[in-house]
Amino acid sequence: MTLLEEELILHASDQDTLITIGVFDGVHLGHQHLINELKKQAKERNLQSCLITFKDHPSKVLGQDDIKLILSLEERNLALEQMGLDRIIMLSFTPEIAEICATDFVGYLLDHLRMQGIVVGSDFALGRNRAGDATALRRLSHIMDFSVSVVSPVVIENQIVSSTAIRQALRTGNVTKARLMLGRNYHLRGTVQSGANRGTKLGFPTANLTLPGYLALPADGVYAAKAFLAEKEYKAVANIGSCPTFGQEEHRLEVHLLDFKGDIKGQTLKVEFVEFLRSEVCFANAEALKAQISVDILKARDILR
Ligand SMILES: Cc1cc2nc3c(=O)[nH]c(=O)nc-3n(C[C@H](O)[C@H](O)[C@H](O)COP(=O)(O)O)c2cc1C
Ligand SMILES: Nc1ncnc2c1ncn2[C@@H]1O[C@H](COP(=O)(O)OP(=O)(O)O)[C@@H](O)[C@H]1O
Repeated sequence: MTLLEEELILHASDQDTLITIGVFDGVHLGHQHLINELKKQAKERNLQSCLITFKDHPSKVLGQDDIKLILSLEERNLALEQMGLDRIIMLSFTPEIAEICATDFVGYLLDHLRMQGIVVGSDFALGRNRAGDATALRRLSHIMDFSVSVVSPVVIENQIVSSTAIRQALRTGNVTKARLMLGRNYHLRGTVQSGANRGTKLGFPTANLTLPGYLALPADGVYAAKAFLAEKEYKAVANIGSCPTFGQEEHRLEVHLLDFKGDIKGQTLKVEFVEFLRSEVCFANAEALKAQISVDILKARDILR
């Protein structure tokens, strides 16, 4: 028995299901549209809406691309859980799964998950060599008796919303475009760490977060941001970079919360990026940096009003 079958048996369904499959990195507006369509059709047909996703990115597992993720696995799960599906099934993606042909893959879904139909995006494909595209699935659906619904892509400013387009926008610091495609601000979450103890002396204490190398981060630079401590929201300025003014240090995220005082080391901080303000600069001295941060804060206050 294949690992895929073993995992599907663990998630075996006792109700008829309508299924969508994908990585859903970002859970962006295109994904949200597809999921809403799945939920709508499932309701109309009295089926369980069921989303199948993979723990690991197929491109990474297959060594095709050093792909950076928009959301960590935990954040993707959180975003998917908020979509109100009946079921979310998280599968392993292994080279072995990549070798299963589309017909067998569909067969397992019919047998173990009682799939009555599949809802996919127009560029979707499953099975070995991505042979199970929308056309192939339609052909199979007549033989194996399930429905296929192909949802058209969401287009924003003449561009199809996609994880690739969001990663590209983030690479250039365009968090505004990332927001348009995600339907929410791009964010990072982490535990506040100690830094070099300079911030307070500068007049701008910063909460430091380490940056996981596997994420599709916004370009280095300064951003108007919103910071969330527990559920409380603060206006903030954030710098992604390595503080060249003080010699190149570790690449990290530094956040100064406006109108806040307190020790937050060890606490979880969520940082939403609202607008790019400027690139990181190697200043001649700390005074020059301090003056610039004051200007950054004025601009951020204006943006975050
Ligand atoms: C809004 C903002 C903008 C910043 N811009 C720069 C910059 O352009 N160049 C730089 O070297 N460091 C920049 N920094 C980082 C500071 O150098 C850093 O916060 C300070 O040295 C405190 O470091 P510490 O938290 O390790 O004590 C910026 C920090 C903030 C909060
Ligand atoms: N407005 C604020 N924004 C961010 N951190 C703050 C703020 N006020 C106080 N802090 C605290 O100050 C700490 C940062 O102090 P700082 O002097 O920059 O040193 P370091 O970054 O080396 O720890 C943060 O971890 C947090 O506990």
